[in-house]
Amino acid sequence: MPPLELDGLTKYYGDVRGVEDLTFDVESGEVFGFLGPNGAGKTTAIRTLMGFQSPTAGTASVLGAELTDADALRRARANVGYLPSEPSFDDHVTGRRILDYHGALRGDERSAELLELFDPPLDRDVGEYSRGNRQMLAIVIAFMHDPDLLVMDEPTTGLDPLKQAQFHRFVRDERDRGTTFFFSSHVLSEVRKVCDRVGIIRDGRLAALEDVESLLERSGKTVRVHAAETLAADDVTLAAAHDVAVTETAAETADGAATVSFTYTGSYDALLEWLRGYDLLDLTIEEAPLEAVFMRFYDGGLDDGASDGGEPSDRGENDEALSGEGPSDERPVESGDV
Ligand SMILES: Nc1ncnc2c1ncn2[C@@H]1O[C@H](COP(=O)(O)OP(=O)(O)OP(=O)(O)O)[C@@H](O)[C@H]1O
Repeated sequence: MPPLELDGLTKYYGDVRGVEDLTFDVESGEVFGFLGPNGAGKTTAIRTLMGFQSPTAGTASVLGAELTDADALRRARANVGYLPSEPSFDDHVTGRRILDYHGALRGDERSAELLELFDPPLDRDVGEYSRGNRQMLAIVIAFMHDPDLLVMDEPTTGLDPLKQAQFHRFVRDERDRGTTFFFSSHVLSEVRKVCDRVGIIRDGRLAALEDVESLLERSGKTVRVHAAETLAADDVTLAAAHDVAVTETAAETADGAATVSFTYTGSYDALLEWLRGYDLLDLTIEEAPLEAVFMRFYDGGLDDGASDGGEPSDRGENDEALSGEGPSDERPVESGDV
């Protein structure tokens, strides 16, 4: 049985859609990245899966426990590591006491090893911690009982680049030990480095579910064409050309020729045939950044039918606090809280 199974999972906050009809599995031993623009529903899905709020419709199971079965879910959660998006602790106690507390609650099999990689100043009050130190403490807490499943909401928030790299290495090593990961992220380089599969969520609905490898294939090539003829965006008649733009107008270049750029996901033959119609002065074809394909998903350009095609949400920065406070069916205690 897959460690995470979502079956039509839906959560509304009154009239506000959090997530709608999410159906997918996270397989054992995979690193699954859950991606989407601000306000898409990532935190809502994670908090619902953790049992902090009840679904409005649909269901899910976590390590075999149905969300509706509170006792089974509590037992299953003993084997889940959870990293909230904004780890909150009692500011007046030391990191060490917080670790001791969690160790007593769920066991401590690995904190010594983890603290060699992620090393918050344990003898200081957490209230004095930097954002990165809070995050490191939360990471140690999430992993210290050696769970089989990790559910993490933007786990590298606040970490410096070295610690981020260390975290990515750690996740890969853990995956090789058979641990399953489900985590939300905005960081595309992170996805490329550690994820096996991604789910992309937009306006609360699943817009895509893909192997990272095939996603990278689909991200295509960036093509830049600098031709003697005056090239306009409309001249790029290739069906598999996306995001066509004149990146240099004729007036901007020394040779008086424009440059047109686009992302290309079609065959080389079709591209070469189109290019043959032009007197090329320069041509570059390179790997498209992963960002390009994500932007197309996010904007709805690669809609595969799963999405309603709405606009990306304009949710603001303060909303994280909103999801932390939650509506009346919220259960107040998260594993990051003491
Ligand atoms: N506690 C809440 N009460 C009311 N509406 C909420 C609550 N939490 C989230 N929402 C709304 O649900 C939708 C999804 O929000 P959610 O926090 O799940 O998105 P997200 O993908 O995690 O965003 P971000 O990337 O900005 O963290 C948004 O419209 C948001 O305003």
